[in-house]
Amino acid sequence: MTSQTNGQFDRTPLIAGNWKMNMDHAQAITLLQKLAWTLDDAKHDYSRAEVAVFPPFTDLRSVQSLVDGDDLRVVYGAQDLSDQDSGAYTGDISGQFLAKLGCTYVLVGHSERRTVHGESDELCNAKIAAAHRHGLVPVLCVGEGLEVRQAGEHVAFTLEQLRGSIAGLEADRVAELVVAYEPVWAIGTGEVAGPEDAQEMAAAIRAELAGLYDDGTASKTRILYGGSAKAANAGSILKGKDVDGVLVGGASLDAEEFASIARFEQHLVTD
Ligand SMILES: O=C(CO)COP(=O)(O)O
Repeated sequence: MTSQTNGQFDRTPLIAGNWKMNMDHAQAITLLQKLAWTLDDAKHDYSRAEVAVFPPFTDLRSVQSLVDGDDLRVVYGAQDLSDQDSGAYTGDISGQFLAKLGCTYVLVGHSERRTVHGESDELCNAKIAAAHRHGLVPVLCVGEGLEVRQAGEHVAFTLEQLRGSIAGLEADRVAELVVAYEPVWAIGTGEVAGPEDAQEMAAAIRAELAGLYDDGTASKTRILYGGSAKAANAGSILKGKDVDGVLVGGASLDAEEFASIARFEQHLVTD
């Protein structure tokens, strides 16, 4: 993704919907059709905000057929991938299969993978490498739990996850990487980190990347916020100059609400 100037944005904003374990393949078609129609009706300019959905694995073939058949501009990705490419890994999904299904992106290290499935930074690092082997752009999720936040350790904790997950990555990979800051205490709880919290962490992530690489590389990486994002708060969240989009869970299951988030410029809060 090349960086471009979109009004106040230095990078093309990414509005991403993580459907989690919701929507079977038939429901996925209905939701995606409605999303595309709603965006079309609103004359959404995809060059001003890229729109991506992350359905369950079993929906991806149907999503691919719809996107290809109807020439949709919405892009899509998977919610996880294996760090291996093929072999005796029952239940796992290779990045190769995802690439063949037309995925652009893949989530890596979502907090539900880290907490429910015990995924480590080391494994995320290997999954990022696997994504790259198959031409997928990883969306690396990082973020702290409530206790860490209350102890005031959230920046240090999140940056450690970041460093561990991207260790050894080349600069051009970092430039195209998407990092999603998702404070665990704000996921699915209705608690939203304030716009200042989102900007604070996005700036810290960018500064960390600038230290590890250089400003030119760090200024290209897109950094998203996730955690109870919805149309009513997207405008203020996206006001942060280092915040380049949102990773939306629950609200992405409602086509009109998600389309409204994608059209966040209508709700941009200006001083
Ligand atoms: O985990 C999330 C997106 O990946 C956020 O989920 P909610 O928007 O439902 O809080």
